[in-house]
Amino acid sequence: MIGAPVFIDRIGKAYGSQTAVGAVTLDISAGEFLSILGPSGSGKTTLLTMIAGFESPSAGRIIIDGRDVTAVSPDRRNIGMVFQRYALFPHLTVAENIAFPLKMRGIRKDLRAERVGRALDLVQLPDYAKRYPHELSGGQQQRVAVARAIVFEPPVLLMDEPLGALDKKLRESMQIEIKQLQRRLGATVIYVTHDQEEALTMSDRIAVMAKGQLAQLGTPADLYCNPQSAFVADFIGKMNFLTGEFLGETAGRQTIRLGDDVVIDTPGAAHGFEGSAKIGDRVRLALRPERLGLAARGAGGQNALPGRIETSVFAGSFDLHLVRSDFGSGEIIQVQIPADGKRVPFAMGALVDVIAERDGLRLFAVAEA
Ligand SMILES: Nc1ncnc2c1ncn2[C@@H]1O[C@H](COP(=O)(O)OP(=O)(O)OP(=O)(O)O)[C@@H](O)[C@H]1O
Repeated sequence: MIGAPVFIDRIGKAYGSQTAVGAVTLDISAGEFLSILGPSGSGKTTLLTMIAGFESPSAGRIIIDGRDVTAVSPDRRNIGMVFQRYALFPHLTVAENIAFPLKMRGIRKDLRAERVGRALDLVQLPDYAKRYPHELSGGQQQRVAVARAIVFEPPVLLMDEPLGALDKKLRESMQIEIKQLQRRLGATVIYVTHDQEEALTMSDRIAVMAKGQLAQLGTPADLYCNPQSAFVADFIGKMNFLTGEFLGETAGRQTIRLGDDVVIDTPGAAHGFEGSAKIGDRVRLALRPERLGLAARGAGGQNALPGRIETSVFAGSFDLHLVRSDFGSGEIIQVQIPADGKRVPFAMGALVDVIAERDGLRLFAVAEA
C-alpha cells in the first residue's frame, strides 16, 4: 500500500447561518500522519466527513492523489475509515467482517481469504477469524475495525477518535500499534482526536482547530515550542499564564512587570509575540511547568518569581509543586521538577523563588486570550 497526497483547498461547511468549518486549507503529503486536534465543536468531525464524502462542502475542493473528488461518492474515493464505535457487523464473524469491503468490490473468494489472513496478521489477531464481535474485547474489536479499513489497501485512511472508547492503557498501546502499522503500510492517515497527548505521540503534523478555523499547523515540536497564540499554547501541553504590564523592549528582549515589583525579561519577539504591544499594555506571559525551576527565596537570581509552596504532589516521573505567587493577585504557578529519587527540599508554606528560564517563556497579547 502506498499513500496518496490529500489536498484540502479552502474547504468550508455552513449549517444555515452557522459556520462549522470555514475555508480550511491543508496540504497533506503521501504517507503522512496528520492529526486534526481541537476542542469539542471545533469542526474536526465535519472536516473529516467532508474528506470521506459523507457531507458535501459548502465551499472548496478535495483533491486525493491529484483527482478532484469533491463531487465523488464515498465508496468511490478509495478511502478506509475507522470510527470511535467499532461498527462491526454483529452477526458476521471477524473474518467475514474484514472480508466485507472486498466482497463489495467483487474480489474473488480465494483472494479474499488470503487478504483477510494478511490483515489479521497485521493487527495481531491471527487466531480470531472465526469469532464473533461480542466474543472480543474492546481493543480487539477496534483492531478488527482497523483490519477491515486496511484490507482493501486504501492509500488514505481516515480515523475519527478510533481509540476514544478504550481505557488509557489500551489506548496507549493501540496508539503505538496504529502508528507502526501506518509506517509499515505507508498509508496517508488523517486522524481526528481531542486528546493532545495522542496527537503529539502519533502525528507527523498536527492541525489545531478552533471554532471551525485552522488555529495552527505544525509538527508536534513546533506547536509545543512555538505556539502562535495563547489558545494553542494552552491547548498543547500544560501552561501557566500570568498577566502583566508591558514595560518595553531593549536589545530584542521584552520586559514585563508582574504585580507591583516583579520584573521579567523574555527572549524577544521571535518567541511567539508579534510585538504589537505598547508600553503600559496588559500582556499574558505563558510559562511551561516543566521549564520552571525552584530555589529558596532570594536564591533564584534573575527572572525569579517569588511565591510560597502551597502543595507538592508526587506524580511518578516528576514532582508537581503548586506555588502561590507573592505578587499580583496570588495566582497558582505549577512547577514540574523531574523526580530524581531525592526528597523535595521544600515544605508546605516554604518561601521560594520560581526560576523562569527565558527561552521557556512566551508572551501573548491579552486581547486574544
Ligand atoms: N448536522 C449539523 N447541523 C447543524 N450543525 C451541525 C451539524 N453537525 C455539526 N454541527 C455544528 O458544527 C460545529 C462543528 O461540529 P463538529 O462535530 O465538526 O465538531 P468536533 O470538533 O468534531 O466536535 P466533537 O469533538 O465534540 O465531536 C458544531 O458547532 C456543531 O454543533
